[in-house]
Amino acid sequence: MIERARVMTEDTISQIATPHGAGGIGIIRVSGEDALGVARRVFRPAAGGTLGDMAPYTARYGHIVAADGTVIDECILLYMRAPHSYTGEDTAELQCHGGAVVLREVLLRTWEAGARPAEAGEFTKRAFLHGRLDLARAESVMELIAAKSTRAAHAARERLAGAFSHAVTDIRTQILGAVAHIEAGIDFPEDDIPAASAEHLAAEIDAASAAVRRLLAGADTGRILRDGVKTVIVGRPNVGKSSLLNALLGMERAIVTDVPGTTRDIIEEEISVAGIPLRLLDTAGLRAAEDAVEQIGVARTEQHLTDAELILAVFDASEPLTAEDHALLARLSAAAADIIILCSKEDRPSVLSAEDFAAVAAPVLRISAQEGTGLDALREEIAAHIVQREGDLSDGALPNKEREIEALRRAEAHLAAAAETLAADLGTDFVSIDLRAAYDALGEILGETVDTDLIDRIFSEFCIGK
Ligand SMILES: Nc1nc2c(c(=O)[nH]1)N(C=O)[C@@H](CNc1ccc(C(=O)N[C@@H](CCC(=O)O)C(=O)O)cc1)CN2
Repeated sequence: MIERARVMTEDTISQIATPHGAGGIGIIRVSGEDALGVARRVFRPAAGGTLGDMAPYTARYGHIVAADGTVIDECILLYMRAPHSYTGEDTAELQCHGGAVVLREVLLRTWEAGARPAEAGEFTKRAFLHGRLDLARAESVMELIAAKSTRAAHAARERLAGAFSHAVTDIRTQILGAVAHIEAGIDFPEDDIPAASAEHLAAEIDAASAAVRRLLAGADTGRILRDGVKTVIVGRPNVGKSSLLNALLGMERAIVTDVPGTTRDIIEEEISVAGIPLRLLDTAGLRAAEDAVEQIGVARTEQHLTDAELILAVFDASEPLTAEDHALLARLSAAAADIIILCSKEDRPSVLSAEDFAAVAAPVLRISAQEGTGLDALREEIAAHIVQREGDLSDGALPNKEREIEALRRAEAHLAAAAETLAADLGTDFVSIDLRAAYDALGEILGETVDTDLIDRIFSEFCIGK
């Protein structure tokens, strides 16, 4: 177990904090007891003199100089004094020109001057260890950085501000109240609490339990905001699936990730529709495949259809439905996901109508990826489906990680056990044990009761310089 806020930071770390590549300005962050010392060694104020006892949250203009005194770059130095900084430690920021080579040179200079390279996530890890951020809030820093849509960013921002952590803390406080209630009653004869107190206690446990369940109910939404709605584009070959993907990407491209594979494999992209992140998968055409590679592609498509949250089924409106189209419609009528049927190639004379799709309960939209028609209506329809399924997606008080969901489930189980033990009159000591277990499970979410290895693992997934 770690003891937060009691961690001594004997070493001073530094790293480039801005994105790598060319930028207007690049920042090197130096954090730790000797941050100002490192700054003194590498930075020469233009106004002359020394940095002396630089006042916190002030800046100086000057130059980064090599050990032999030659100038490496022009720089603005910003100084923050512990505990009033992001990490909670003394911090010096060297704001230099944002070139990859320049920043590397300045970074090496800080290492030469006594700092050591910061590991991935180490600044935020220090913020956590100094008690400035709990674990859920610290993780939301990376979620904010990685957010691919406005709503995802909003949710991450709320988590960073503590919306989720406060909800968890409130439940812990409630549970602690119930424990205090029992412990006050422990002096009662025969370890028994009066009926009125037992009733009150049962109500407290119930309330905590209901609050945990409310958080769990938001897990799906939390995950969607983090990972995106899994949306699968299906249809037989050449109906315009890829054109649709490209048209949607062209309009609202966020971050593009091509999952490598054969041409018959699945292409995955991330887009934002009405601020909601979508994981969009363009699948191999569904048909009776002849060769082995294509069969694998079709099998994967089947798998993705099974766990899709939204299916965009594409049909070529310029041709009558084929046997493959009918097979797909039959498959869709059994799908659990929301479905939107798209009649593509609307720029050509259309031979399909809504009656052709009567077997599937889904809206039918007409689009032309070529001409860009119908795409706005499609985005509105997608947004409407998601809002209907998930409600308001802007709440940051949602669990969004397996680790959090699992801890909430355990807390719920311990609270249920506490309620049962109480109802069965098995002795208040046992109720108290269950309540403490629920309290600790919730504490794991905040990083209060987790081991060092887990903490290290979580922060090592952060980016360098964060
Ligand atoms: N230059 C710079 N910009 C940045 C960061 C940074 O580290 N450096 N941040 C890094 O992610 C974010 C801001 N996060 C921060 C959080 C707390 C403090 C801080 O010094 N807090 C003190 C002082 C508060 C005050 O003066 O009112 C405190 O809370 O005690 C600084 C940055 C975004 N912008």
